[in-house]
Amino acid sequence: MSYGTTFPLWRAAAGGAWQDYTCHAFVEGMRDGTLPRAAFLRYLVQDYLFLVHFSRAWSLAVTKAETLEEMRACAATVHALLNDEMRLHIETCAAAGITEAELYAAREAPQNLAYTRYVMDAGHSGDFLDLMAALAPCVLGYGEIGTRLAAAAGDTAYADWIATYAGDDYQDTCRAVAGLIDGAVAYRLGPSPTDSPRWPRLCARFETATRLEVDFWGMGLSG
Ligand SMILES: Cc1ncc(CO)c(N)n1
Repeated sequence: MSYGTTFPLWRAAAGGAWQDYTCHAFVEGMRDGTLPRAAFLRYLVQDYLFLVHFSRAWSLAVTKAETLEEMRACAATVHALLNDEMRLHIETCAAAGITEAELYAAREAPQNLAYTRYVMDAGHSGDFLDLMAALAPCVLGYGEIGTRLAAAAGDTAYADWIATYAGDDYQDTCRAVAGLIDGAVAYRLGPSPTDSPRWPRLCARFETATRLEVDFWGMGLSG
């Protein structure tokens, strides 16, 4: 799974943190079906709240964009998060007796607060690229995990989750976001972005967001 040209460079720069994120025990538990249901539901309730704030961060990207094409791509991502991806959370929780009002009113876990507000702050304190570097691990990491699990899943109760992230809608979003990031990098940093003085800081933002993803899975496992 490559998703453009910038993402593979950021992923490589994140080193072992990327593996810790995408092959986390929580992920492996969804793959082979051994993840306890209580851990999954705890994660899913928090992830609903995550998506609320993640949608706000992508909305901030609309305001930070510098071209109409960027605005359209970010607005489309907001739409996909609020109207496609969240359906998984609402329907799965409804089947477990948790209403959407209860989801919205749930208390945010510290790991959730840390991650979503870190991403928002990347956008508030930086420019469009700072925000993209903080958003990329979430979108593209789940794209990678979904694709791998769809090919390697055992007998698991988490097939709906896997199908959501391996499915065409989500994978289309991943490809669009990868293209958005590649275009944004070229537009702002020119033809050799890795030589830009900004490059190491963008890589660091990506790695920090990746580590916050690891903590998010950990929150699901241990409460
Ligand atoms: C924590 C987290 N990261 C990434 C995604 C993908 O959007 C998600 N739903 N939740």
